[in-house]
Amino acid sequence: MLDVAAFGRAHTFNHLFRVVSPPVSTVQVLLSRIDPSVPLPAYARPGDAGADLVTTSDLVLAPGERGVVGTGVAIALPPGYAGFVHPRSGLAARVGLSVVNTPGTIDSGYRGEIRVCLINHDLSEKVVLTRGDRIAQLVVQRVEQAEFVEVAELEPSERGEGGYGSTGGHATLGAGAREGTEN
Ligand SMILES: O=c1ccn([C@H]2C[C@H](O)[C@@H](COP(=O)(O)OP(=O)(O)OP(=O)(O)O)O2)c(=O)[nH]1
Repeated sequence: MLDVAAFGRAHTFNHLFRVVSPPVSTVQVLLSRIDPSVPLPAYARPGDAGADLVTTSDLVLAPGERGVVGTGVAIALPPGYAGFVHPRSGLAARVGLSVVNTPGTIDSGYRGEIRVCLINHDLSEKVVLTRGDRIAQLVVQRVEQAEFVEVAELEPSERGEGGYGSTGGHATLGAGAREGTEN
């Protein structure tokens, strides 16, 4: 028998889903394979924000060690876009692999090979990387260049100058952070 209430809920959900979901937008990014045998950066699942990048070299990172690897691809992002090289969460959680400068910034004018500065954050185990391993992900985003306009005073805001844990939420946030010294 038809569960009218459930049908209604599902229908409403589907209807809302269709109505509120904006169309998926894509941007064409020209790409050149520096290493012809690497796969194109690819999104593992529909809706993923990051396209996976592979390493073109084998690398063993001792605990705490970092190393730069090539990805075999160069891109030409349109003006107004940038690429951001992020770590992969699974590798971060399982073996401590991350990107030193996360996220690495790929400027729209950059035409060189995308390279990734990896780091092994694990305290005791090495990380073994093999050519072709998916080691990071590239997120392409629109960005603005700011026009910096100097003023004598900034308009007030609710946050004001409160930062660095000013909203609390953890016992240690009451203590002051270490700060650099001015000469
Ligand atoms: O993870 C990264 C980060 C950067 N780059 C490339 C693309 C980027 O456009 C260029 C410069 O990066 P960034 O501006 O972060 O480095 P910088 O040390 O400030 O160098 P530069 O003086 O060349 O701007 O290096 C990568 O291949 N991978």
